[in-house]
Amino acid sequence: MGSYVLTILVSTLLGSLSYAVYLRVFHPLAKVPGPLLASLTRLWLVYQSRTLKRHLIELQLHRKYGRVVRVSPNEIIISDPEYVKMIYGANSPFLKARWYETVGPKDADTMNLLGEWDMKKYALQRRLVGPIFTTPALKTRENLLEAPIAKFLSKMKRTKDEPQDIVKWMNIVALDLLTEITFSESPNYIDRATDDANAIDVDAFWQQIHWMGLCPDLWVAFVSVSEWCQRFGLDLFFKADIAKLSIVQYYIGQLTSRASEATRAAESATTPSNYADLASDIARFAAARPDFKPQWAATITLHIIGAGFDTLGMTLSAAIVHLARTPTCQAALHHELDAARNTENLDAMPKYTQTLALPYLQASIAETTRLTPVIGIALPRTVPAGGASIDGYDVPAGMTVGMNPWVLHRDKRIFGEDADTFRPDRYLRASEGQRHVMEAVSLAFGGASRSCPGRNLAYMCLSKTLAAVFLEFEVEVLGEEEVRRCQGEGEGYREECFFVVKWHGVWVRFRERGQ
Ligand code: HEM
Repeated sequence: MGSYVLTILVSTLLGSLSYAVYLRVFHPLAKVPGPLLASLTRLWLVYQSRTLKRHLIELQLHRKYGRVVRVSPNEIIISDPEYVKMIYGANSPFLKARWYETVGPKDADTMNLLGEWDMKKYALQRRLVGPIFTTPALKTRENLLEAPIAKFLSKMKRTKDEPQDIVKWMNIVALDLLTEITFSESPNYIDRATDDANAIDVDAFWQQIHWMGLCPDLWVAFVSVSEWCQRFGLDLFFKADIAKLSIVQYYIGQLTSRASEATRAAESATTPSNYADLASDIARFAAARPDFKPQWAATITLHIIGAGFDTLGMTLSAAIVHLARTPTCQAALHHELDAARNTENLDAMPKYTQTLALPYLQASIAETTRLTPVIGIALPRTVPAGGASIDGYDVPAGMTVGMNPWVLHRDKRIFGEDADTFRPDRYLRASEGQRHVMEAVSLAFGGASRSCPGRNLAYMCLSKTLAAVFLEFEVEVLGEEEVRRCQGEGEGYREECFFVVKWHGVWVRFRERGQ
């Protein structure tokens, strides 16, 4: 018995040692530099992800090991901007890696743009939803964004210089903006000064899947076991579910009631209500195209909030905080807004077209998404058949490669020595050629092959809200001491990355400006 156990132990040890030697010496990525443990086990990357600091860790890894770093036995991250086009460019054969299985579609009839692998189906779905999200189409619904913005401004005026948790507020504003433009109404988060825990729930979702996506087989097993247990009423495992967000339930309620209203109207041959919002635009497009499956219309409506709310909330917060922390930048923006207002080129409630003619505002938005992009991990893609040559390494098909927006956007060769500083001027002073290079390496809204379909909508919300806020207010970011007083027992400032990068504990004061 004893020698039997010993044989197993020795064989296991020898097997593991041989595998380690293979990974370190003979594996196709063996020559790529990186931490020793990372080359031996994927658990190293899982552990780094669990620290919620991957955006900073990947920056440090590139500084230490160079342009290509092995972060897992079969995965490398790359910082050389030269490879952006190859990996993320339009029609790139580098498809999304298995990480996205955690948000992947369940069957052929679903729409899930973030996790779709079938590129034929994906291309069709993008073609179908494209016209809904063009700037001209969105401008026809722009008026719906104005009530929430006005409500937020008057709320801040009424609360007079009181400290405000900016991330909490911008999540609230994002929820109301996106929901109003979608359904012409919303649960009215701004008036109620609460987001009904939607931010906590969406964070729980990302916190679970951002590291589980690194172990897709474990994820598949986890989902099967938890679903099996639930069949017997056993809720043994916490499984974050974006469908449980109260705002998602609200969307489902709205879609259901519109569908029943349409059915009732058809049955009684009466005219249904004439909605004029994104949900009605989507329904109209779906009805006009036989290849637009009815369930896809519901899903793309849900994508607006599922993919849009915390990304928009975080970007709004970051823009306000960067501008407020850099007095010269806030002053330059105030100057631009006042000049436009004084020459009657800007309404008190700014029109999107007017904001597009404000170069400093637009540069501030671009600079925010450069310096603090919402995605903090290297966006993982699979090397296609035939492999790839990357920085002198032959990377075989099936390996995972990725580039981190936080790394690319701080490349000093492209953005200059002050790449770590918020300076919107860099866009205004750059030559056309330099601007083109800066834009070409931006992954702020994803790469060209899988770019964000909500970008125009996000830009409209960002431009109108920021112009309106800075027209009315001077914003001050509170120091640590005061934040501690506001938060009581709260944890203070935190920046966490779980796929998306989130801030907590940032407080500001909105002081009304005297014109
Ligand atoms: C400031 C706000 C936003 C930012 C910064 C942002 C950023 C991004 C980024 C970086 C990606 C690529 C993710 C990846 O490759 O894994 C993405 C994808 C996506 N975004 Fe946005 N987004 C924003 C708002 C929105 C809105 C309002 C919508 C609503 C339509 C939306 C819908 C999507 C969808 C469906 C995808 C998946 C696309 C694909 O994989 O092909 N986003 N977004």
